[in-house]
Amino acid sequence: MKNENQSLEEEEDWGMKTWKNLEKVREISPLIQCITNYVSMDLMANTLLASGASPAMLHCLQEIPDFTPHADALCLNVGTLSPDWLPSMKSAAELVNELGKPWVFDPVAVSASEFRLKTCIELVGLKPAVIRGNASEILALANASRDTHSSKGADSSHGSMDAIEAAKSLAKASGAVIAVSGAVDIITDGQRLVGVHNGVAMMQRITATGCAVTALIAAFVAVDPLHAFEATVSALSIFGVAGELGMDMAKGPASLRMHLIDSLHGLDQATILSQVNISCMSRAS
Ligand SMILES: Nc1ncnc2c1ncn2[C@@H]1O[C@H](COP(=O)(O)OP(=O)(O)O)[C@@H](O)[C@H]1O
Ligand SMILES: Cc1ncsc1CCOP(=O)(O)O
Ligand SMILES: [Mg+2]
Repeated sequence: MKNENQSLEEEEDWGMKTWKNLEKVREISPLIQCITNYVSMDLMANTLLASGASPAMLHCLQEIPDFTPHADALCLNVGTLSPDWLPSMKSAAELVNELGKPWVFDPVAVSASEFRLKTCIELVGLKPAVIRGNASEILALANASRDTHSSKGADSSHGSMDAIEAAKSLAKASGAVIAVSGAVDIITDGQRLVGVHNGVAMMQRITATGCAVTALIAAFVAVDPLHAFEATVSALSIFGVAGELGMDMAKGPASLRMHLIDSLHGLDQATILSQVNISCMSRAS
């Protein structure tokens, strides 16, 4: 049982850890290869740039042997999946695995079809370092063939707290860090369980914010691949803080999108230390 001072210390640690991780992204500017859906390409690339990382939206199978070895991490996203892109996704994931670099997976709308579910299960088998989805996606992926009540679309019909047990079991089965986004983002490696309380509800009204934060996770994991759990927590918190700052200036989803990117670009240490809101949750076992 922790006393109040210990949990305060822990939260201060997360603030500093998050700032240091952002500084590292800005300093190293990791190259992130994204094989992602058409809807998300613009927001994802701009989110990476605003954080200090370098995006490359590159999905041609013939280019992977030349290009992928230069990437510091890979982000795979099945949002507008088609069979043509699948060999590129698999080949890039296999290559980064061989090279000992991390890759991050976003199982957008995993329950939309049998083909998508089968594809996502195959991609999870290629050992992503992190899987980030909303609660409905993580529940469906964890329950895979058992689940008959999954939502079909890209938006969640569950809260992130509903997916805690599913996230823990998926983390243990896959070996990946699992991040469930929502009002509270839940991050687990099967043992540790952390909640990120940053962000604003309006972020759900902008398409591809989930995709964008998955790519941001890839950038943070790229600069600290041995601490994928901490990197994932930091990226989600940073994106949430940018959303909170952006919301102070926004009139609705369209202007929030712009102000979120501006805020991400301008984040400084004092703001991060005062706004990062991360808690260790007691339910890990
Ligand atoms: N109710 C909420 N309150 C605060 N932040 C939220 C809320 N819902 C989602 N977010 C944030 O919006 C971003 C996208 O998450 P989400 O909407 O769950 O993903 P997806 O677009 O894949 O469904 C995340 O950074 C998440 O923390
Ligand atoms: C609407 C939509 N349709 C196919 S991909 C996509 C974007 C999904 O983005 P996110 O998962 O971040 O909401
Ligand atoms: Mg999504």
